[in-house]
Amino acid sequence: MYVHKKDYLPLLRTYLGAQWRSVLLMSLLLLISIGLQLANPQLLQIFIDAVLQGSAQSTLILIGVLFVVLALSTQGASIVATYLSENVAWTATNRLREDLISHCLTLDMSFHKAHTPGELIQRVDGDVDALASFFSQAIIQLVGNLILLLGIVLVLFQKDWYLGLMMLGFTALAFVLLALLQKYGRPFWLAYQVKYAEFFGQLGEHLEGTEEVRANGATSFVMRRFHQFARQWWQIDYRRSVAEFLQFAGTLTIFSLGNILALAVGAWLLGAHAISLGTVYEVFYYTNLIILPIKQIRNQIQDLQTADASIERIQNLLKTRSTLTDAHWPVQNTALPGTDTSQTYMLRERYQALPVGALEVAFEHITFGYNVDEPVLRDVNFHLPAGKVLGVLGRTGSGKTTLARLLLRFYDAQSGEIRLSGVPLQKIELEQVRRRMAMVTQDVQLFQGNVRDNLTFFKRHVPDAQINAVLNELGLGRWLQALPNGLGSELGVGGAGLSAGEAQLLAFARAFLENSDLVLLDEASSRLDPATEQVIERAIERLLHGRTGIIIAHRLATVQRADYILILQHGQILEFGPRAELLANPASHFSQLLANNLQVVLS
Ligand SMILES: Nc1ncnc2c1ncn2[C@@H]1O[C@H](COP(=O)(O)OP(=O)(O)OP(=O)(O)O)[C@@H](O)[C@H]1O
Repeated sequence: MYVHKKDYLPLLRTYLGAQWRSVLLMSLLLLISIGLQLANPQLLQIFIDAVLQGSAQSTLILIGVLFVVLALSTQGASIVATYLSENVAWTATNRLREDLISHCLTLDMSFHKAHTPGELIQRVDGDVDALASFFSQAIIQLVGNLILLLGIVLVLFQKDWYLGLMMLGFTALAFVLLALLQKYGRPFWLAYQVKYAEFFGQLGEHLEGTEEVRANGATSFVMRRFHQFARQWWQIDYRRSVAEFLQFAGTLTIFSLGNILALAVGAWLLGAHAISLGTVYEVFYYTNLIILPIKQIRNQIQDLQTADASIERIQNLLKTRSTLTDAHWPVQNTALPGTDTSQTYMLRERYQALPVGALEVAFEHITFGYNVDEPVLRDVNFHLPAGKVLGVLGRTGSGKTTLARLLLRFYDAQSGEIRLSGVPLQKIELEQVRRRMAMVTQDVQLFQGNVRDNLTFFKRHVPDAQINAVLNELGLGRWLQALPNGLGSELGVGGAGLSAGEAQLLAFARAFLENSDLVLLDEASSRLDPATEQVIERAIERLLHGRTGIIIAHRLATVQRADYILILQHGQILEFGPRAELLANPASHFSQLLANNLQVVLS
């Protein structure tokens, strides 16, 4: 499906508009280089005819020098134009990449669950890459090549209309034959590309699972799979190579045909004294010169088709909006196609501010399902005063993590309302919601970067002394001292070189440094040994001081310090109340849970 030109224009205007000077200069250089390319063969013709007419040596030298100057100028113009076009393309595509990444970050979790990282990488990188030549060359060079083509045909018509006709006929024939060759080769290329993508998919999967593959003795199975795959790939690649060779040979034949035609018509016209020998050479030269624009025009039309598909996919991504009602993150680039700033400002005015200090949390009859007709939480209703700690218990799959996700507004509930200190969650700017809360989970994401950046999320203003104090408090002081560069030591990809427990301690350190008003701990100490857990327990005590806390746990010991207890069962509240009260009541589920060591109530 082709994208209408009205879809091209906003992209060109947004991303090339700021670089109009470079684009103008590029177009100018292109026109100059076309003019020079057209002039060069004329000089050769003059030179040959001058030699045949026995002109003075000084005249010949002058023509020769002029030819060299023109040839060098053509090269110079094309070097500068290439430099400019690469610059324009990189600047434009990098801006587009940035816009796409920041747009993806505003989309909610349901979008990210539905689209694999690989797919988004393809959008943000692959599709944008396909647009690079669209921005830098496709349109300008397509026009340039058409002008050059037209120029050559016109020059020849002006020499002799037989020559013009010959060139016109040859150009048309070359286009048709090249299109046929391209059509022939396309299926082989597509099959190759599909296999290529499959190969990298498989390779990625196996490399990620190396540890498991080795531990389970599955190496020979994996190698056999690769071997089978390589055999299929080889066959496909072989057919592609043959097709490619045939295309290459076909193209050469077409252009040899052009040369034969040019020489034959030239010889005939020379014999009839209609043109000079110099002109025969000029025609021969033009026939070779025309080959490049014909080839390039075909490639550029193909580039435009690829760009078409990429533009459509990019537009669709940009049109995807967060499904969270009301609040959107501030739109960074107001010129992006599909963004409506007036709406954003209107929404921002409607935001309500949160009071400072610990936050109060209220769930009012919340019902939510990842799929609308399969509720995961049903009529969840509770109130946690500011500065208090809630312990959430429940069996696997009862909806504990979902509760936290709703609070962080990764999803909106289907019915009911969540309030933070009395303000409905949907009326609070999303950035505020996330800034006022810190969450520590079982799955810690560490980034390639140094310890400092990983702990502060690249915030430079956090003093080293504060980070050191937090690490010491978490019992990571010795670990830090053992690092070669202290806080500046690099962590490998995904926190390589750290044990799972150490990584979890670093996640705690992040929460400490964020200085949030509501702390969510989701099975956060599950990977720690008992001794480390004790260190963490004391640290959590301090972390929660003066803040509201929600601790999601499987083990009862983890919720010892909670002021309130909430027990979830199949997405519904089985019990909620102050911990002391529930403890004092032997009939409460919590007391029975303690008495039976977690066996009875949650089953
Ligand atoms: N992204 C998702 N898409 C669809 N269903 C989901 C998603 N995440 C969780 N669920 C489902 O929602 C239910 C509740 O999951 P949740 O993670 O909230 O449970 P949990 O009590 O935290 O479990 P655990 O103790 O194992 O962490 C489960 O049945 C789960 O399969």
